[in-house]
Amino acid sequence: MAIRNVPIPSRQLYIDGEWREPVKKKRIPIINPATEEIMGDIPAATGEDVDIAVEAAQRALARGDWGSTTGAQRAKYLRAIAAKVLEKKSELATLESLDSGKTLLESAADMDDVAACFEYNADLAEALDSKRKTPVNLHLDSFKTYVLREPLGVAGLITPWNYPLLMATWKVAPALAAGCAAILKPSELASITCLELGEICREIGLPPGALNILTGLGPEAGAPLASHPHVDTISFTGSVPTGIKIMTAAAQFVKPVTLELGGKSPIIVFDDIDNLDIAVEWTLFGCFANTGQVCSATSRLILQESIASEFLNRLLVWTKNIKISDPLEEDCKLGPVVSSGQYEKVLKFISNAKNEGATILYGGERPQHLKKGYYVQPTIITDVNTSMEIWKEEVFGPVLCVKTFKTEEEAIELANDSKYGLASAVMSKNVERRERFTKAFQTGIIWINCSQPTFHQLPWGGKKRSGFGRDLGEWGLEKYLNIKQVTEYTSDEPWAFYKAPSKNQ
Ligand SMILES: NC(=O)C1=CN([C@@H]2O[C@H](COP(=O)(O)OP(=O)(O)OC[C@H]3O[C@@H](n4cnc5c(N)ncnc54)[C@H](O)[C@@H]3O)[C@@H](O)[C@H]2O)C=CC1
Ligand code: BAL
Ligand code: NA
Repeated sequence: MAIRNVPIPSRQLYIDGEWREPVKKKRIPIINPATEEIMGDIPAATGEDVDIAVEAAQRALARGDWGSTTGAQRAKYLRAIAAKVLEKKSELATLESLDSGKTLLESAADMDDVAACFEYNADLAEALDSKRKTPVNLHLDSFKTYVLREPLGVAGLITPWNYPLLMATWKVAPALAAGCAAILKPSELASITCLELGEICREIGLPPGALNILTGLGPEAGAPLASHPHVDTISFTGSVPTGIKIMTAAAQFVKPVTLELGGKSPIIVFDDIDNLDIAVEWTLFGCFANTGQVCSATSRLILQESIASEFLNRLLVWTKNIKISDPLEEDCKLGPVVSSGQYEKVLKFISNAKNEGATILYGGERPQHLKKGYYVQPTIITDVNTSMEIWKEEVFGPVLCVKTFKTEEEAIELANDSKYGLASAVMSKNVERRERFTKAFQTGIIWINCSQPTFHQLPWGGKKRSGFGRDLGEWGLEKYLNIKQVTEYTSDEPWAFYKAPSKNQ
């Protein structure tokens, strides 16, 4: 059993390498979704604090101790952060679970991923040194050219609550590796571990202003960051409506944005699979891991008709076996959703599905044994048609909807029948068929014979309404770089485009 009484640290905003009270001195309560109790509070930044943080970031870029560092020097800071995260893993994982409702198992895995992602970006920072200046051979005698890769400037990073520290790391680590100065605005629903990242940066001696952490509400702290004239890029993960607001605000300054938004991803299961239980488990993991609060959750099961009844029977047996409990309990596999707002939203999706004529095959309610906390049973919905809300909209909760198909053509049409385009999964033994689906899926991520495994070496992001731009891999670093071409005229001869004036003119 985990230590429940890890004290909740009381923090201020992390600006310019130190803790600073927000200008307006406001705070937001921290709610534990498993108990509905207030556990503490976080500082609430406003536009005034954003201004102060942006100035601190600009100073860091102008100062030698951050602005003139090599990638190798920055890599040392990133590795030191990774080591501290591992040293504090158990405390950080417990805090993450208390704040967000994630199972302790998943929070602990997140902390390993956080450390590995900082390490991986340290490698990228080191590799950047040899790519900082790349000569380009034009095969011309009169010109010498090269390309510089430089930090883009001040990066605004706005992140969600479903993987609080991990989603922040997907942006913080490459921004720092690139040499940007960053301002992180985590979600007000789960900010504790992101503030602890501030404490880690203080402990390892990250130069002041290189990373600033402003907790607070979206409209009060996130919006002024997105619309700040001296924030040079915004990287955002969250909902489509907020993504649209951020893109609109950034457009006023022609500020580049990357948006990783929602999804309604499909998982197709063919009748040629060897082992039904393996496919069933991936289906469960694809939709119920992290209590379904995953942007890439494969929440539309598209099942070949010939195995539908047997598959659904096995799915029910496995689903009934999922342990739903306080996320700190051993073997808990499904915790509460993050907030009362999210709880109401998920239950409303289920009741709307019922009202539209779908069948709640399993779940759909609060588990009987849990009287408090924002718990929802893992839910399977059948008799779904493509005009229903449950087929079209992202639930962000443990809710799977099911449709069947007869032919490949039908399966791909159903899979791509979405305004979103983040991820797709296909389960089949047939290699040619898997290739056909890989090509046909209109998404940025394809899983074959699995769903959700995520590696920090690979690009992460979508198309259509799921956004654009990529986190992770070398692609996740590129967006924090300014690509500067340098063209030098090396000839002693005049350019001779204009007629030269005569000597006596
Ligand atoms: N794609 C994903 O990973 C996520 C999707 N969602 C979806 O969004 C729904 C709503 O959840 P929310 O927490 O409200 O998501 P959200 O998209 O509003 O929040 C994400 C981040 O944006 C910030 N934000 C909110 N309004 C802002 C604004 N006007 N300007 C700048 N930043 C702003 C928030 O404070 C938070 O840090 C969920 O039910 C879920 O469907 C939520 C979290 C993650
Ligand atoms: N696997 C985590 C990606 C996300 O939900 O944003
Ligand atoms: Na919370």
